[in-house]
Amino acid sequence: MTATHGRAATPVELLDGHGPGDFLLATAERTIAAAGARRVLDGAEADTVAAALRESGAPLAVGALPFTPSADGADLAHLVVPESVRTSGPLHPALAGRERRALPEPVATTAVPEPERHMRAVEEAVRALRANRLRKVVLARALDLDFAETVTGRSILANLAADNPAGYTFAAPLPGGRTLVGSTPELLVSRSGDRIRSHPHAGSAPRSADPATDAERGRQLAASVKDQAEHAVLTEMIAETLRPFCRTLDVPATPSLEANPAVWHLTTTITGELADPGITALHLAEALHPTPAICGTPTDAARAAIGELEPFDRGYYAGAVGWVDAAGDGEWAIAIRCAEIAGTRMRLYAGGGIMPGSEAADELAETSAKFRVLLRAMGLDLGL
Ligand SMILES: C=C(O[C@@H]1C=C(C(=O)O)C=C[C@H]1O)C(=O)O
Repeated sequence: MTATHGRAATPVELLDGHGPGDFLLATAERTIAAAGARRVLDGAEADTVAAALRESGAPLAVGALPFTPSADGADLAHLVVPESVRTSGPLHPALAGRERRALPEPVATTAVPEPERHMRAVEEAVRALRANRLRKVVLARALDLDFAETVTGRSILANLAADNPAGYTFAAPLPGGRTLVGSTPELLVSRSGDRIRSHPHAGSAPRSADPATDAERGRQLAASVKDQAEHAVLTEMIAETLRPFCRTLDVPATPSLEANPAVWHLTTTITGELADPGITALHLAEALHPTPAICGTPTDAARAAIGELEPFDRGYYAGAVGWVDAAGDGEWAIAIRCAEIAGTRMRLYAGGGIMPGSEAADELAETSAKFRVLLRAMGLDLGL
């Protein structure tokens, strides 16, 4: 990042200063807090954002990209050149030893769709995959929590950052006064000078409180042919998309096993050297999104299947959250393990990649584990 405004602040001060409508991204490396809007660039693409930063002399733009820009214009790329930006060190270590924040209990909880119906959708997707209409599709479900009072992001952010040391913990304002809040392990892409990085995830298994069961699940995931194939679809697409932008690109041949607090994952770290300094982090994010991690392959067929099989619009879930600065550096994380807050309602989302060998009950359990990232931060154990 080229510049910051304002006096130095501690990460906890940035968190405590977070209010409705503000942006916050806390990573293992730094905390970025942005407030106000010098310019709102709704629907803008990377070129427009780069031009706006050049013209305004502002250090950076922040925001959220939707899963699919909606035809009615409600869910467009929501990018803002903020009035103030403050950065600090990582938030997670600064929260060590602090009490967890208390959150209100929901007055109602509704699964959208019912778990049974999600399993039927998985089975239908498996039939389409076996008929070779698709190679992979990611199906999600939602959980609506209704509260007696307005929900605010700050306490949820604090607990998410405390729970997920390696996560990208975020609150991103959305059009209409909504907020997307979550902690994702998945980096779509980052750029720092001519260095680029992507850290895709595909292939998951729920963690277990029992250490032996937990270790066994990790071992099984690492050895699973289905999950290796699911992961390969993803890394192939990312490598193919990034290669034309790069002088060099390093794609490890086999994925690594990553232990996140709620879920085991297969992950790969792809790194490269950018050939053209005019390509910003946001250009790269636009080129990559939507990856097979959250959509499927082929992209259009997977997107169409998602539209048919999921009974809700994803909005900004499975989109991306991040920043781009005037030099073109930035980082965009995939907006998963997240919830949209709108007044007294929170909608949590969780999805999983479906392959020809997928079992509906396992896929349901995987989404339940993914919901736990948010539920734990809310202090809720819904026995999912
Ligand atoms: C779609 C989600 O997660 C994605 C799907 C994964 C999988 O199917 O194994 C793994 C990580 C994410 O890329 C989600 O958490 O909602």
